Parts: sequence; C-alpha cells; structure tokens
Amino acid sequence: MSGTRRAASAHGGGALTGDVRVPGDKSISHRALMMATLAVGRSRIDGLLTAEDVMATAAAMRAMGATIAMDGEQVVVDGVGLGALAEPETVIDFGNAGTGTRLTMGIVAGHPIAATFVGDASLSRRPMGRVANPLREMGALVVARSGDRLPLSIRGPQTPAPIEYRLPVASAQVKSAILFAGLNAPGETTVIEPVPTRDHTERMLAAFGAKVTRTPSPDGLRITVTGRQPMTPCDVTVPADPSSAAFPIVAGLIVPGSELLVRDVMLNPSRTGLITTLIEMGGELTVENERDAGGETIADIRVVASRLKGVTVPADRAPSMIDEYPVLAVAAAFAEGTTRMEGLEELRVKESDRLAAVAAGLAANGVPHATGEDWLEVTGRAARIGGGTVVTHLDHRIAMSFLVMGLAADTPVTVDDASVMETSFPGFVELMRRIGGTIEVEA
Ligand SMILES: O=C(O)C1=C[C@@H](OP(=O)(O)O)[C@@H](O)[C@H](O)C1
Ligand SMILES: C=C(OP(=O)(O)O)C(=O)O
Repeated sequence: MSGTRRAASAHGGGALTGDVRVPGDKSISHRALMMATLAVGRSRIDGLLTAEDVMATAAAMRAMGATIAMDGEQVVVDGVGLGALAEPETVIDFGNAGTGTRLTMGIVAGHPIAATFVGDASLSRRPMGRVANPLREMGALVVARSGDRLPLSIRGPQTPAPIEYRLPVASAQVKSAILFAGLNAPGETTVIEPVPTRDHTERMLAAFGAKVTRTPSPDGLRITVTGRQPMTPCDVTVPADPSSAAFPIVAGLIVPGSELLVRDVMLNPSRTGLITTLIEMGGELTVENERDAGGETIADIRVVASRLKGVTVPADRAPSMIDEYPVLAVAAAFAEGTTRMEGLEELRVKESDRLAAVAAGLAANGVPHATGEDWLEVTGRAARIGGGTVVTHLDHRIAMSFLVMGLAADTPVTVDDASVMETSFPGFVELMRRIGGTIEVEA
C-alpha cells in the first residue's frame, strides 16, 4: 500500500534537542476500532494512529458494517454489535499489517460469515497457521496458500466452539484472535499464556464491557472470556506508541550533546523492555510526570545523550520489546563493548526476517556483529560507522532504525525505501528534522 519507493539518507550532525510527541499506539488503535465495531452504539477514539496499518483495519471494520467517521486523529465509530457483523462484499486488503489481519481473522471466525484477506509481499510471506489452527479448532474453515499464508479465506461456523488453548508461541496476536473469536462462542474460551505478552486486548475488552478474567496458574496466565455477552461502547484515548517513541529515544542517547523530552509515552509494563535495557546500558532516561490516561500509565521521558555500554538482554524480556530489537541493535552499535540479545526467534517472522535484515544493515555500515538462529551480538564503537545502503524489505522498523543510526554515524546511512515508514509512523522524517536531525528523502 505504501507509495512510490524513495530512498532516504540520514546524516550525522548537531545535537538533537526539543520536545516531541510520537503518534498513537498501533496495537491500541487496531483494537479500539475492532472493539468499537463489536459494541452496539457510538464509541469515540481520541488520538488514533492514522498510519496505513490502522487505516486497513478501519476499512475492514467498515466492510463488516461499522460506520467510522474520521477527523484526523478524532474518530467516531458506530458499531454493529457482536453477532451482527455484515459479510464483506469484496476482498480485504491488509497491506503490511500482521496485527490487523490476525485479529480480524479471529473476529470473522466468531461469526457465520466469510472473508478473504490479501496483503503486500511482506504480509503474504508471514505465517498465519498460528492463528488459523486454533480458529479451526473453534470450527472455522480456513483455506490459505501453502504454509497457511495469504491470500487466505475464512468462514466462521454458525456456533463457534469455546476452546482452551495453550499458546505455542509468545504472541499477543494469536492470544487476541482466539479471544475475539471466543466473544461470540457460547461458554468460556481460555488462552493459557506461558510467557506474558502485551495485554491491551484484555484491558480494552473489560473497558468495552466484555467478561474477561486473568488468573495465574502453574501453566501460566489463564485468560478467559465468557462469550455471547453484549459489548458496550466506550471512549478510548490512545497514548503515544512506545515502539515509535523508541526512535527519538535512541537517537537522543547516541547523538552527542542531545537532550529531548518525549511526551505521553505509554508505559504498560508489557511494553517497556527497551526502556529497561537502555537504562541498564547506562542511558540517562528519566521518567517524568507519570500519570494514568484511559487505563494505561503514560509519562514523559527525558533523554540525555549518554555513553552506553554493552549488556546481555535476556530471552524472557523479548515479548516486552519485540519490535524494538532493530533500534536496540543501533544503540548497541554506539555502546562500549558487546551487547548480546537472546530469544529472538520471533524476529524471523515479522515484516521481514528482522534478524537477517538487521545483520545486513550492520554489515553495510561497518558494525561488527554475529548472529545465530535466535540471537544477535553487536560490538559498538569498534570502527567508523556508516556509509552503507540498507535494504528495508518492506519493513518500517528497519527503515527507521537505520535512519536513526545515520544521525549518529561518521558517514551518512541510506535506506532504500522510506515510504514503508507510513505503515506505523507518519511524519517520522518531519519529527526527526524538527529536533535537529538531517534526513534527506529522494524526490
Ligand atoms: O498484538 C499486537 O498488537 C502486536 C503483537 C506483536 O506481534 P506478535 O503477537 O506476533 O508477537 C508485535 O510484534 C506487533 O507489532 C503488534
Ligand atoms: C510486527 C509489527 O507489526 P505487525 O505484526 O502488525 O505487522 C511491527 O509493527 O513491528
């Protein structure tokens, strides 16, 4: 869905200074549109992320009967209600969006309707069996290209069967898809989560009046929804996305002399692994003005350029910073010593094989590193950094991470396609320029 491919280059230069707020959280934006569609009546969303991934979800919800009026980031949704979704008349194009696709698969599987999903080359390579299989257990018919990849069609049963399902991968998308399908199944649907993942679905389901419980057990956290309960409309305020805030935060730490204030960042504990890691590396990050906003803790983060040192990032931290490893690798390139990151197997199935894409980007810019199937080691400050062109493979986080590298590098860093950043962070280049970064985008 992204526009014409355009290369971009970031140049090292002066310090970054000022005050910024990054756009709304992508996970919460997808979920707010979906839950507002499943409630009968009017919900308001304030601060919706207007990036391409979320716009694809809005189109999908409209195709299933929701009325969605958008005035920039202010959105009014008139929902159709659980059990009353319309069948989409045409194919749903989810572009680059894994979350949108997988969660909507769960919604469709809970209704006696059929839908067909397509996506871009990146999304069409990503595994959907992790969601299709539990939905099949609930009675959905899912037909997909080999390897359960898009294009994919799904038809929900008349009466979905409640299931108990132990997550084989630490994935909030899989958990959420099952809970969404369970909303319209008679009885209790339980997901057992051996490793905790982001809990936005559970929190927001409760806010929309669904019956949801979270109970610790020896097997892990048991998350149960009771199906066929009406959902009630809710007003949602979307906090700033910590996964987007990661870019100015890391840039502020590695560009000498910088001092930034990054405002309103969501600090849900299931999303703060990067902040923990950067502080362990010696990053001068101060959490200020911590407060509650719509059921989530938010705060302003003050960033002062720091001398970072290498650390080992344990595997059990991965779910709380899964999308932040590419930019952590960039921070590690400017840290004294070696940073080792473990438990990275899920990076292989994101918008790109992120482990391979990061390694290639580090290699192109002279940063010593080593990788295995599920780990990465980066040795910082070993040689001159920069001068390379990074292949983004339709992956927004690869593009933004390496532009951040360029802002602190000895010679400019180029990414082959800047248009992919529209997936999650419209206005990234303008925001980084506003705080003093030099980024040139090909005309
Ligand atoms: O549930 C979500 O909103 C997300 C969950 C994560 O994916 P997985 O569930 O595949 O780990 C994350 O990488 C993605 O950006 C958003
Ligand atoms: C993995 C990501 O998103 P999704 O799975 O929704 O495409 C991401 O935003 O880094």
